[in-house]
Amino acid sequence: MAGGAEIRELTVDLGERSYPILIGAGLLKRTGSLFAERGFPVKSPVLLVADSAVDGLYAGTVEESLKSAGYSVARAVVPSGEKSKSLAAFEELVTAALEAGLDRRSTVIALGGGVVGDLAGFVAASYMRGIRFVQMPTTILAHDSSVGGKVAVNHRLAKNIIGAFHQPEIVLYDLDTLKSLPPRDVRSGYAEMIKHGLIWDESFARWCDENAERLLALEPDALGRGLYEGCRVKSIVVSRDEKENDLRAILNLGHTIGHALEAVSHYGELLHGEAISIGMVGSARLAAKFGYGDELAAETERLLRKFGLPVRIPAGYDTDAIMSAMQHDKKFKEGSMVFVVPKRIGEVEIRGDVPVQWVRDIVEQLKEEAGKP
Ligand SMILES: O=C(O)C(=O)C[C@@H](O)[C@H](O)[C@H](O)COP(=O)(O)O
Repeated sequence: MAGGAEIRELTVDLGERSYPILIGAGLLKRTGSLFAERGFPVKSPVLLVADSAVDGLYAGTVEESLKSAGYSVARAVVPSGEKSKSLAAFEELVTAALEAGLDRRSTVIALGGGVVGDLAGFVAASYMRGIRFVQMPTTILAHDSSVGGKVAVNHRLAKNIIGAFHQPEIVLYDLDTLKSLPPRDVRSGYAEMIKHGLIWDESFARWCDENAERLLALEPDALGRGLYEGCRVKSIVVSRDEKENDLRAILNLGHTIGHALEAVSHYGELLHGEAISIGMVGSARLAAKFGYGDELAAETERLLRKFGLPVRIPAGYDTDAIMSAMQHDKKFKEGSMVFVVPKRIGEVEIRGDVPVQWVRDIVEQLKEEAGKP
């Protein structure tokens, strides 16, 4: 189970906005002293936003630690699930911030998975035109979303369409919080970890493959190393292209189809990592059409299956609706679909010349093959 004394540390290198990522057990208890060390003003209230799944488990520890360091803390709870990434939830949190008297030197903390991180981060980015923000991820999936400063809420028609870039001051990844993750969320989280290997680091992808059982069992050393390596890839990419002018788009492997599946299912049925897993299979099949061979698609699929991730589009998804959702995505530019296409394990390219018919054919295939062995 998660635990162990080692604290792994990385830096997201963004000049004067650089920040550390700390990964290890027991970090929540250190929140107050870490805030004080970094000079977070004691007189400005902190808003601690927690996912309802973890509020009762961990928010008390964070609050206590902050209070013993002299901070005043207001708490807000957000229902678990992607549906909370909404303008309505955003407004409720702004109300909570106003009622708690947050000022321009205050901090918003996101305690939970990607949903809380994106939502609370967007509140921090907008409240009084931007205040401090701290990420405390409690899921494996959030090793991706907690790093890099993309914060957003969803629109009915498209995911993450109302948002900003707002970097956290620090990412505190307490491995003890992963003990409470349901198995389906554990599996879903590994989709983003595998993605980091597939886009950037072949040896990390192979390591994930070889250590699948240890990772799925949340064996502490494997988990700590996997999260560290995933965050490392993310940090390198974000440090080189913070605002997604070019390179950062590679982090979107699997997200063109994945976001469309999430939008079509009204952000309810598929977990984010599950949708991205299916999307990565779709991208690997596109790679075959671009001449990179069928092997890559088979290899990608085998690896995702090994982690118990879905690789087909479930029954009931309408192809026209999926295709239409893709056209509302940020990756649809100047009338063309933009896809991250793998060239080999560990290397991808960004292609703006993907024929719509190829994508439609792959979506159809992934639907037809559902239920087949
Ligand atoms: O950080 C990024 O950049 C990513 O693309 C990481 C993605 O895994 C993540 O889901 C991101 O929020 C999607 O970004 P979007 O710009 O396509 O909404």
